[in-house]
Amino acid sequence: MIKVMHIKKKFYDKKHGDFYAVNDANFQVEKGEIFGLLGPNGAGKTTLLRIIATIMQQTTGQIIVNGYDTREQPEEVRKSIGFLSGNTKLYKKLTPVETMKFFGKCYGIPKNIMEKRIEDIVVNLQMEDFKDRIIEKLSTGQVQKTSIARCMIHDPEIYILDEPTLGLDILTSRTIVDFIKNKKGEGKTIIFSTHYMEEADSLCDRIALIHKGKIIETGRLESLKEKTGQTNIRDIFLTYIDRGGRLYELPKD
Ligand SMILES: Nc1ncnc2c1ncn2[C@@H]1O[C@H](COP(=O)(O)OP(=O)(O)OP(=O)(O)O)[C@@H](O)[C@H]1O
Repeated sequence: MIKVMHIKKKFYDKKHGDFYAVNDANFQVEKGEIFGLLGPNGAGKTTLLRIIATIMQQTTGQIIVNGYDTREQPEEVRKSIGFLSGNTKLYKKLTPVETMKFFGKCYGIPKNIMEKRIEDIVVNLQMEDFKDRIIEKLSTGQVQKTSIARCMIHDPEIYILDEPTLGLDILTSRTIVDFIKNKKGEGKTIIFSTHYMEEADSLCDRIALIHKGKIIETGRLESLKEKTGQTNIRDIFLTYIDRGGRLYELPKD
């Protein structure tokens, strides 16, 4: 379970001065749930996911992941999560299998368990054709699958996936979408960000709409449809943004 409580993250840039990239985010993701964070470019999705994944610290507020406080017990949190970030760097001279072995060793996974796990991951993510090719020779989609494989190797309870299908073709996207569904089937918890509305529509149990750092609505898609009178997620989002233009101006402090 993930509990995000009143999270704010203040940044500074020359144009805007101090501003909140995340402004009082408040929500809970239940065990076994797929939770989508949906918003346009610059909404604050990556910042929020990085804070949940302990890569960055909040300015104020508290986050509990799998029972651990991200600020007080980051090591415990990291053991519980698999984090896929947009700028995950892999060692270019290693193959996908070597990459999994390397990270598996870092997590102290016994050899026999690791070998079986690697076999399963290769099948699940359809990596058979390129599993022994060095990463610098792989396509974007193959590298993305390797990044996902890397974050699965310790079989975490919780997956935090930042734009997992960004820039991928439909076949690779489908493999990744299927992977997310399978993980839910195993009782894992998934929070992911996307700006692909239709993807969120087909995958998520619940979504949070985020705009200018504010979570402007959280709920099941069905209830958001009822509230807005819209039938698809794109129109739901636009309805909230139109209202949000007036209601959710970004405070300076
Ligand atoms: N280290 C930083 N210093 C200053 N501003 C930052 C920093 N990191 C992000 N920002 C700004 O914070 C805001 C939120 O960025 P973030 O990357 O979280 O958005 P996003 O929703 O993930 O966008 P995208 O879909 O484009 O990846 C943006 O205005 C961004 O420019």
